[in-house]
Amino acid sequence: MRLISQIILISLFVPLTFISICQANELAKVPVLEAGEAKKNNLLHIPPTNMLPINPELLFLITQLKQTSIKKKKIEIALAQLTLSKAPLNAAEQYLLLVAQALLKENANTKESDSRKSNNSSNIIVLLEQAGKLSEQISEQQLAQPELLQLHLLLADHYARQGKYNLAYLEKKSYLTKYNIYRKNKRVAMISYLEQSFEVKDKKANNALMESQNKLKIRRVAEVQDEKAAQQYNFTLIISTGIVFVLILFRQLRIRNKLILLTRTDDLTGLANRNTLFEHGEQMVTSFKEQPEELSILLLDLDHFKKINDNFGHDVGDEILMAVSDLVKETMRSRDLLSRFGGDEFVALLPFADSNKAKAIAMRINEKISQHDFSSLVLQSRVTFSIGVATMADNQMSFDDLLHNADLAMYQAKEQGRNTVICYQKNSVAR
Ligand SMILES: Nc1nc2c(ncn2[C@@H]2O[C@H](COP(=O)(O)OP(=O)(O)OP(=O)(O)O)[C@@H](O)[C@H]2O)c(=O)[nH]1
Repeated sequence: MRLISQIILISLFVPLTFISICQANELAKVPVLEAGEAKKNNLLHIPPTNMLPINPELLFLITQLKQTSIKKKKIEIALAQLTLSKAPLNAAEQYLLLVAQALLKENANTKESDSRKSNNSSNIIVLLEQAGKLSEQISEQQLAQPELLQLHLLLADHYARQGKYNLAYLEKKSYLTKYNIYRKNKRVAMISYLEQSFEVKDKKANNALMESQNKLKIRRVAEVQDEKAAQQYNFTLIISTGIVFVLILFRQLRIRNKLILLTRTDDLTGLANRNTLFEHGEQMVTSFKEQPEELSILLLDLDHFKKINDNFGHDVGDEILMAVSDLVKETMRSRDLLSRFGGDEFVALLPFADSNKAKAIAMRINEKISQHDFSSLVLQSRVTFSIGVATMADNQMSFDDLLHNADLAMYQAKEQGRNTVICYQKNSVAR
């Protein structure tokens, strides 16, 4: 019966051993993987809160013990130093220290004789069982770590060597259970790490995107501002060009109007000049021919003006010319046109005025001039006009004819002693 149960245990133990060898090989790779990962990102190495801290030197010794060629003496001294160190060791460290001592003995086992090997194996089991008792103080998660997990493999191996297959089976089983926990934890940690690294990458990509969008926005704002500034500059340029253009236009118009005025007026008196007189006179004569209305003209010539010039100077003569032109203009009606014909001669166009009306206007002019006090200019000297009046008689007359008639009448006024008004009449000139 006992033999059968032993066969069953062996048959269970062998596949378990195979599995655990495969997994042990995998576990051997784990620290390498972790170290590589750790360089990239320390996310996996953040110790969970339920894990006890382990002296790195102790961990280093454990890895050294796994290698085939070890410096046993050196490791023994290091382990003794750790045992005697002032800093109290926690349960996990004590656990690993016992495992390390067991591994040290295991390592020495290869060179020993069979009887000593058996004795050594018992010592290893004692050390490992002592370590196993500390398991209660260590979290399940930490116990599933490869460094601590190897206790079960080692123990199972030594139980098997001593023929304690049921115990070896149980150790292998608990190794597998914990190893699965370790794998599961590692998978979860890896998933979490991948998720976090993906999130970090995602966030970095988002940040880069936002940064480039911000840069783009800043560039666009700068472009819009530049555009606005350019628009304002163009607007100001257009406005100032417009203002300058309008000012130049106004200036040109003023110059043009002045030139027109100069060509149409007399410089000294500001009255219409000879050209304007002829222009208007011919127009009035044409209108008369189309629709006969009364039209008369006056030709006014200052009497003895040469004397005034000679006696008082040309400047005084000019003053007299300006004064008399103002006085005559005041006597004119709004529709009449007074012009300076030349020298001391003036011509007044009197539309809607027959010879009587024209004569009355001429008399009024003479009266006004004679009443005016020129003493401030020409001491006691009299200023008078000889005025010839001519009226449109028929459609055959031209403006020149009318002017000529007025001239004849004016000469007659001169002949009759000056300061008088003579109306032109065909064949004879009437006073
Ligand atoms: N001060 C001044 N004198 C002028 C101007 N134009 C012409 N005269 C002068 O006016 C005078 C005109 O003289 P006349 O009309 O020939 O003769 P008058 O002395 O007026 O004598 P009567 O016409 O015969 O009464 C001349 O001496 C001209 O030199 C002018 O613009 N200013």
